[in-house]
Amino acid sequence: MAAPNAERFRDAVKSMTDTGFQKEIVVRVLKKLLKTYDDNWEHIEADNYSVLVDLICADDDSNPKERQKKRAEKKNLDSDHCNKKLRIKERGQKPKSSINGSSKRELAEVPHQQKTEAIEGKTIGTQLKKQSSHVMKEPKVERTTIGESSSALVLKNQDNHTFETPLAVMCPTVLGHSRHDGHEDAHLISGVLRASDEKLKGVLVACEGQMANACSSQAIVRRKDICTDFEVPLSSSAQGKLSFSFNSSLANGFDFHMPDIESVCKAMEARCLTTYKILEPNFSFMKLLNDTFQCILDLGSGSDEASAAFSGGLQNNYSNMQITQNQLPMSVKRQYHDINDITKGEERVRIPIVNGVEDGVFPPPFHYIPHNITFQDAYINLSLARIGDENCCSGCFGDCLAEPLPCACATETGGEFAYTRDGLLKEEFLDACISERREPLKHPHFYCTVCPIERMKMDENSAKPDDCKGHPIKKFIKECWRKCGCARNCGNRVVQRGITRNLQVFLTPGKKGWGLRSAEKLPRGAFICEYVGEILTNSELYERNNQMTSRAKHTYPVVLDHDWGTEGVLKDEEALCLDGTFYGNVARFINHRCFDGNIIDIGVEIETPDHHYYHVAFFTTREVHAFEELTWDYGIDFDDVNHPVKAFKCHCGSQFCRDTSRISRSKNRALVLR
Ligand SMILES: C[S@@+](CC[C@H](N)C(=O)[O-])C[C@H]1O[C@@H](n2cnc3c(N)ncnc32)[C@H](O)[C@@H]1O
Repeated sequence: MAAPNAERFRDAVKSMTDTGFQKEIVVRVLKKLLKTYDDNWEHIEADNYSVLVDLICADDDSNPKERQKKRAEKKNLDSDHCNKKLRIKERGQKPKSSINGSSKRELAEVPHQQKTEAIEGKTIGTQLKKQSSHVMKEPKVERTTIGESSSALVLKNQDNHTFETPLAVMCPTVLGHSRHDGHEDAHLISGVLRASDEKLKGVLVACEGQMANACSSQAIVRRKDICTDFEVPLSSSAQGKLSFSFNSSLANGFDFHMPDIESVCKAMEARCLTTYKILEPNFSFMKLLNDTFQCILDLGSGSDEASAAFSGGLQNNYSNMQITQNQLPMSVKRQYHDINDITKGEERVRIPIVNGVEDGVFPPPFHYIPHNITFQDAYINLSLARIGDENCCSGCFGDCLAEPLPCACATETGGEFAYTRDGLLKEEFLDACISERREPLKHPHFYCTVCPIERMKMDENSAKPDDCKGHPIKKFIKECWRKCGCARNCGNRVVQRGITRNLQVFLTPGKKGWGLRSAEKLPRGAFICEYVGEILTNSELYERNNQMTSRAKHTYPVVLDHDWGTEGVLKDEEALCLDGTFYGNVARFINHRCFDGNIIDIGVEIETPDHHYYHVAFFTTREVHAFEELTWDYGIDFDDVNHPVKAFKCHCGSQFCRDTSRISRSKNRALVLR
């Protein structure tokens, strides 16, 4: 039998006031509730008075505007009230009387957000009671100057008026030191956020650490009144820690206890899942902290890591290529990649990162993509209608290479397929391709009317671009594709099947940064991988290079120029290239070797019968030992003073190295080579 109403009223009020709610508010809200529910105590007592708690949380006299505002704030803030609600839930108080779950749900108008917070908050319970209000709004980052000439980042909340407590995110060694080391890039990262709770006046967040090769120095600011209560060691690779400090001098004697980090992580992961809808199954709050920390370091130090973290690339050789220079691989310390498989499952084989990672050194971050993807404006006509009978073998079946006579798909390669039945390039075909690269003068060239490469090299003082330097006419491989009748495993489909070799990304012992190698012995003519990246137009490439700061890396995308000779005057919006800087595959790790690299690039026609767009594939030029580095000739002319860009000091080690007398060049332009 249920208790009398007066007793139930007393119990409800006691329960709420025990939690910290003010008695008069509780009484007022409870009376309203009883009226609304027609004295139905079961609904009120259900779920530890959750309806009552919610209404108290939402209550702000009877001003609907104010209430609305408060509700909006609650979306972003854990208010003190709501934390009290958590405490009630955590105490596990049982309602005085049971109630049917469904009717309870129908009647209890608990705002969704509050329900969410209740669930998330369980782990934190009373410990986090007032502290969590700072983390909810996305801060706006602005540069400013704080104190002794420290360049600073200020994390500004867009809605400052809703907070009261100063929250400072500051660098390192900040605490307890009195000066910075005088470097201009010393940084203090400070933010002012305000908590909803009047009493809580001193939660500070500080981040501490350093990157091994980062050029940043660290801000050192005297904050005598801060005591560090709580440190979160970040991963060893980040070599840093976040310190959450409570400033007792500002806290008005309020009793604040730092929760343990596991609880915070669990609660934040739950919050990210429910509130922010971060659905990544392996989401880790600790990783988020690490990433945040890394960004702060990168941005705060003004180091190249931040601006060029998404840099990488190569250089081209002979005529049609260039690539992305990458000077930061050694210094990036954050673990962005899966060291067991840099492709993150995108390829048929796993490609591990070896050497270096054990010392906390990782390749620069980039998005791994197994196939080229258009950045924005590049137009590629992939229509089936364009593939005529002469460009496909619709009558074939099974393996075209097993047929007694070559089909239409062999026409491009002079009536002979480029591949052997073993999936290697035929000797004669490979020899001819190597000769095109190494002895270009022996081969015919075509000359653009107006060369997109020369246009790109123009500076503001040039009236018109230089004459085209000529593009050697190159052999193509043509593979069977969708309109062909053969099978997926047809021998004339090698590149499109993707990487099959046992490759590794490894830190080279010399000064070249990361490189690519094979963990197995490779025969001559073996397909290694495609050069995969974003498909850019010449205009986009130009734009991209201009946006790079002078300290950032240059990009050296592979120019798809094999067909420029047949296209009349090619506009910048039409000329295409591949850029693996931000989105790319393992080819972005292949280093340059003058002249005698053990792999070469060959254009491959797959989906498009014209050669305006095509694939760039790498094949071995000779037998390659297991664990020998894979290198190709980017085609850099290190002595060409007209090149607007200084490439890099070549450490290829080849006896044919062309980088013997270099002239310093330092303009921020794409290096386009032939
Ligand atoms: C496409 S990336 C190759 C991967 C790069 N090593 C990395 O760590 O990401 C091209 C950059 O590697 C470096 N590199 C490649 N070949 C080199 C060589 N022969 N000598 C010195 N540096 C080289 C240069 O910094 C160049 O800009």
